[in-house]
Amino acid sequence: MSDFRKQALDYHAYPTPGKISIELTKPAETSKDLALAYSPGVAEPVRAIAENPDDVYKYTAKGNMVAVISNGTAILGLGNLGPMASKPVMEGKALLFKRFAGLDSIDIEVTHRTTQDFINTVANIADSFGGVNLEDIKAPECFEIEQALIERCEVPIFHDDQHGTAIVTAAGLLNALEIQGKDLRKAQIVCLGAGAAAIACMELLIKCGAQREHIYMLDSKGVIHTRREDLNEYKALFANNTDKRTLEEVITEADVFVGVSGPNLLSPDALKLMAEKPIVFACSNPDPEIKPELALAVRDDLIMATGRSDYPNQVNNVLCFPFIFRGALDVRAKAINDEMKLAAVEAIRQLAKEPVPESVLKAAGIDKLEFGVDYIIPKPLDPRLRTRVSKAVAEAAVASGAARIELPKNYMTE
Ligand SMILES: NC(=O)C1=CN([C@@H]2O[C@H](COP(=O)(O)OP(=O)(O)OC[C@H]3O[C@@H](n4cnc5c(N)ncnc54)[C@H](OP(=O)(O)O)[C@@H]3O)[C@@H](O)[C@H]2O)C=CC1
Ligand SMILES: CC(=O)C(=O)O
Ligand SMILES: [Mg+2]
Repeated sequence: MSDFRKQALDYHAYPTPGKISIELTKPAETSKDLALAYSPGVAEPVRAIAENPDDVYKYTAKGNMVAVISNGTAILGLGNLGPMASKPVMEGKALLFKRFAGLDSIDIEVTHRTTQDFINTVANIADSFGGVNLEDIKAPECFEIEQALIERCEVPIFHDDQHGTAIVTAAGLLNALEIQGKDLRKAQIVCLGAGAAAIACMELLIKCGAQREHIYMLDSKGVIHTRREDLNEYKALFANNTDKRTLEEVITEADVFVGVSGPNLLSPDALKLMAEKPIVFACSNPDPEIKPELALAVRDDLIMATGRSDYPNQVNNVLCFPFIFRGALDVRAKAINDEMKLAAVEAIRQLAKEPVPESVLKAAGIDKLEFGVDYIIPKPLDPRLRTRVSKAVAEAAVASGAARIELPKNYMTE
């Protein structure tokens, strides 16, 4: 067993199995405490909530609690390994919610027969939480599931692999293009992968200014083009009228490569074909579409990002989901709309241009970080993400009418 594998397994196993637990927020030491916490005292908030449903936010943990829900059909880039195998990732998301945004969360892994079964299960429990973070659910089912839940639920529903990834990708890419002296409206973009992350990333890039006809998308069968008859409705929106059929053909002279597919699918020879000053986001986890050392060995004019913590430029949805939920829950948003997503893009993007605090350098084990090829996007451990991104999201929720309450006084002042 490799040293790293053993470390990772031991981390998860000891001293207590798993990564999360539940702690009490009220004393439960005396008979008086128990009389308040449980019978008879608990009857009072029950009566209050029955009379005024909004009191659930006053008397229970709902307003600070997110459900992380998966069926394990697209666990990272490891594939469909089932609900139980997804549990470490879902506990990991709960860990990140707590560590970065102070949000409590619980993982729920759903075993189901049909897509409708999954939708019914989540819809029936969603109200217990301030919001629902859907995770690692494969395409195309993820699109139908998210849409149906948005329509049925009163709390924000957010498929992280779609929108969290798209927000961080857009923020990083806008900065990378700026550094390379390129314009998103003119950029030729290749997207390897045509699933949850890919479709959402490209749709959000289009909202930010990319041209749909400048995007070539590929799935496991090759380039998505208008003569294919096996396309679902989501892929069909990206079908190009082209004779190009291979990655090598579409990547020639491309400015941007976004990989949200699987490990080692971009060869150094294909990378050599890109235009000058290319940008490669190899975001598959845990193993990227191309390893940075291989990519940088063939292109010294490259901006390179991966989804991992152990290379520069981590383009990973961890930069978004804790903070977008923090902002949404703090104003009791009904949904997470485009205005809130675009506010998050801008807040993440701008933070990378500011001087980096000493504490962040120390946590990253780096002496210096400056906006440039090796620093296009903030580090996940940057505490300013919480204040900046959550605030931008909460303000956008209020301005766009998604919020149910006003911004709290002095909200997120640093
Ligand atoms: N860095 C980050 O923050 C994030 C990274 N990701 C990564 O993105 C990847 C996809 O995740 P997600 O979208 O949720 O999963 P999905 O299952 O929804 O999509 C996977 C896509 O990858 C395509 N694919 C698989 N093999 C190949 C291949 N050989 N060539 C081209 N395309 C291929 C599939 O093609 P087909 O449609 O033909 O089956 C499918 O379109 C994972 O590796 C995941 O780790 C995801 C979310 C966040
Ligand atoms: C980061 C993440 O959510 C994924 O790779 O699926
Ligand atoms: Mg995921």
